[in-house]
Amino acid sequence: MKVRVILTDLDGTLTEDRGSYLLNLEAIEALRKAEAKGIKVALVSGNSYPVLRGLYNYLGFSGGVVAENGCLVYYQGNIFPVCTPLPKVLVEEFRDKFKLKESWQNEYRRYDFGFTPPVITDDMRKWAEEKGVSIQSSGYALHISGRPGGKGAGVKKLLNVLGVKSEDVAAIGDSATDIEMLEIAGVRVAVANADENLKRVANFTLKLKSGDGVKEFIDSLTRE
Ligand SMILES: O=C(O)COP(=O)(O)O
Ligand SMILES: [Mg+2]
Repeated sequence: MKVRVILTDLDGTLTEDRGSYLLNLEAIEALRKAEAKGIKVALVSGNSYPVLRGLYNYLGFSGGVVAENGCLVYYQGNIFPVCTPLPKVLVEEFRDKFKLKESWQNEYRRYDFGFTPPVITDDMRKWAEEKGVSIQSSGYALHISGRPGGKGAGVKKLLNVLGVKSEDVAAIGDSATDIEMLEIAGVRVAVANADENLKRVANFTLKLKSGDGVKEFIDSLTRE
């Protein structure tokens, strides 16, 4: 099996540590090396499209972007919506009902919206069920979106657009919102400090945390 595409999460995976917003520059260097060897790198994250598209351009990756926690896919100039748009009134109702803080990125989103603190309560799940809304937490942020929601839906769309088989794809992440992405990929990688429930679906758990783990993985891949 030859890895042709690497799907990487951002927060907690390409950063110095979970909870950090500092990019691990050795991880970026390693991903650049993978791209130079013809392996396409895609960003798959709960962050908004403008944030991810900017990063994607400046990092020089070519595998595409899955933004808004799976609800928006970008590849070679084309944007593919994956989820039902959420009406602003519903976003505001959720925010006010559960007294949450909106992510600053919400004004740049259409399908999936971020809030803190990143804790899902039973009442929130009940509300989401009643409203037909998807709800997930990455540990960085709480996400509500139109259906289907989740990185799995976006990753399936991206792989279809790329025309690659899932067995030729590696996915690497740190949190529960990455489970769906790993379940699709042939090579399923968790960084050392990942959520336990992500490690359970991974077929490799790295020795090193977050971005250091990404470098460890890429080195193993490009050494072969
Ligand atoms: O936006 C978030 O919840 C965290 O983003 P991530 O998917 O890059 O970890
Ligand atoms: Mg993450």
